[in-house]
Parts: sequence; C-alpha cells; structure tokens
Amino acid sequence: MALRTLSAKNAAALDSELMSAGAFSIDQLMELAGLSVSQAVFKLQPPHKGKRILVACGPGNNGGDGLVAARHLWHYGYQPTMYYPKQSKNELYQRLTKQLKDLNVPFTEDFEAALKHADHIIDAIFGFSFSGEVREPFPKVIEALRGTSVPVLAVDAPSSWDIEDGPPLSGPGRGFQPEALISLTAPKPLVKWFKGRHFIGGRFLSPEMAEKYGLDLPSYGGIEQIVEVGAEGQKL
Ligand SMILES: NC(=O)C1=CN([C@@H]2O[C@H](COP(=O)(O)OP(=O)(O)OC[C@H]3O[C@@H](n4cnc5c(N)ncnc54)[C@H](O)[C@@H]3O)[C@@H](O)[C@H]2O)[C@H](O)CC1
Ligand SMILES: [K+]
Repeated sequence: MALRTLSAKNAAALDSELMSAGAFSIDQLMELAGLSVSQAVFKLQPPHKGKRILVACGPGNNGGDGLVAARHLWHYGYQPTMYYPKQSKNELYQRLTKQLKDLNVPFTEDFEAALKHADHIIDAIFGFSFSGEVREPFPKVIEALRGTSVPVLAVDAPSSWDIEDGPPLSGPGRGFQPEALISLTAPKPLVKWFKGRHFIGGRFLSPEMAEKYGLDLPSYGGIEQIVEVGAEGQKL
C-alpha cells in the first residue's frame, strides 16, 4: 500500500504549522531536511564510488536544503561544488553560504562545465512551491539534468515537475526522470509518476501532526534520518 501523500497546499500549511504551533525554527527544519539529503547521497553514492557532488540550488528553501546537505557531505569527506545562481539576501541563506565558503567549497556559475566533473548531482532547485513554466536561468539547467548520464538525486520533487500533476508535457523538464528522490516529511502526489529509488527524510514529524494531516509516520530505523520506500511510496 502506498504511503499517503501531501498536496503542495498542505505541505506549505504543515511547514508553517511546524514553525508556529510546533515551535520549530526554519533553521532546525532545514538542518534536518539537509541532513537527510546528505544521508541519501551516502546510501546512493558511497564515497568510494566517487566524491564529486554537484549541488544545484534554487532560490527558496529547497535550495537551502541543498546548502545544508553540501556542508554535511563535506564533513563526510565528499567534494561538493555548488551551483547557486539566484542567491537570496535572506540572512539564513547567507549564513549557510558563508559556512560553505569557510570550508573552501567552490561555487560555480557554469553548470554544464561543472557537470563534466561530477559523480553525482543533487537537484535542490525547486520543491513544493514550484509552479508554472521554468524561468531563467534554470531552463538550461533542467535540460542538462534531463540529458546527463550522471545520476541525479531530486530533493522533494524533480525540479520542473508539477507537485500534483507530475512530469511536464513540454518545456525543458519534458522526459526528466531522476534516478532517486528524497521526499521531505511525506511524498507529494507527483510520486505516482516517479520510477527511481525513493527515500523519505525530514525526521521531525510528531504523531499528532501526522494524524492531523493524514500522513503516515515513516518507520525510521535507529539513528537513520532516511527510510527507503518503493518508487511510489509503498513500504518496502
Ligand atoms: N516541512 C518540510 O518538509 C520542510 C521542507 N523544506 C524544503 O522547502 C521546500 C519548499 O520551499 P519554498 O521556499 O516554499 O519553495 P521552493 O524552494 O520550492 O521554491 C520557491 C522559489 O522558487 C521560485 N519559483 C517558483 N516557481 C518558479 C518557476 N516556475 N521558475 C523559476 N522560479 C520559480 C520562487 O520564486 C521561490 O523563489 C520543500 O520542498 C523542501 O525542500 C524546508 O527546508 C524545511 C521544512
Ligand atoms: K528539487
């Protein structure tokens, strides 16, 4: 049986409820989300299989998860490279960026060139607040993700996919099917069209909140921040 999914509208409502009634800060949620992304990379691409991780970050919190994941990956011994073309002036993102610069993690403006030297890619461009046509400068990046043979781990959603309706029928993301996906808190309806390896992460949901939003609490083992499920979210 598939895990229950969370619509884009409810994902945003749950996020804001976690930060009000739930008493979490955005920094905490993003740290746990990014930590789970880093653990999924470790599972998919253990360091002995190649350490060069290209992290594509978008302008919102999905991008923030990518910034946090990169820092954890550096500490695990990986060599992250950041592509972060629309850097927010928001203080949190500036701090996350500084933390990476202090570790001498490189930032590149040329995604296609960086792709030639990558062993794995994190797609942290858009998450549950994506809508409409992909705007500049991201169309060529999405096209490159679609065309590359380097494996891609998508954070929360394959970027350019509609959260409810899945893969786009036209535009740069047409035919984009990443190797892996990590859904944060709960899978979004788009998982119905996803065919790769699927993880759930973001281990911060209380049983009360799960019940209120009609979600399943993933059965995380021990100290794990991720749990692998079937492609469409069914328990393995
Ligand atoms: N509770 C959780 O599960 C948590 C999840 N986290 C992550 O946060 C994202 C959602 O973040 P949000 O800031 O709301 O939005 P996005 O990052 O998805 O994108 C917003 C960003 O993108 C721009 N944008 C939207 N559509 C387009 C477009 N068509 N073309 C270009 N740009 C577009 C928009 O203007 C914004 O700037 C969730 O998915 C998780 O990854 C939190 O980290 C922690 C809690
Ligand atoms: K994404």
